[in-house]
Amino acid sequence: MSAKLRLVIGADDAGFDYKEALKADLEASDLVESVTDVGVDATSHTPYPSVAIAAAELIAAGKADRALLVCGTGLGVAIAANKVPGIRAVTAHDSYSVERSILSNNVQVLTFGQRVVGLELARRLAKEWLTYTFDESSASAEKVTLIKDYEGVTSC
Ligand SMILES: O=C(CO)[C@H](O)COP(=O)(O)O
Repeated sequence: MSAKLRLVIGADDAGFDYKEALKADLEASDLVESVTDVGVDATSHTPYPSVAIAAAELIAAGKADRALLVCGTGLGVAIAANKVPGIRAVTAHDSYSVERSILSNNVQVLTFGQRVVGLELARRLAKEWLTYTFDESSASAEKVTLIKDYEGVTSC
């Protein structure tokens, strides 16, 4: 079995409610070692790019394995996280895409849109996401390497 995951969770105001619900689920999972919350909290109003970049930087620094980020659509946090060198982030609201985001793309960051996907589906997708592990010997690995090579970052 793979090592337990060190997770980061974050959201802007528009994703706060889902973040809280997903955080509770993740903290209760046997597959999770830790969950670091980079905000927002109930009183802060940090814009989505700042939250996403803080989360992605923890992964790029090797302090966490994956992040789950929520904003209104999931799109802004994905765009911002992708600006951190070495980070691959996608928005996915269906089971197959969540699976392939790990098995094909080896993303470290999954994002949801609180205004787009129902809470129970988001909770189910997050639970499924934890179960997947990228296979470095798979045919997908050399494709991900092409992305890394273009970026010139090998550590993530
Ligand atoms: O969904 C968002 C960004 O993709 C964010 O929660 C809201 O952004 P806004 O429409 O610019 O307020």
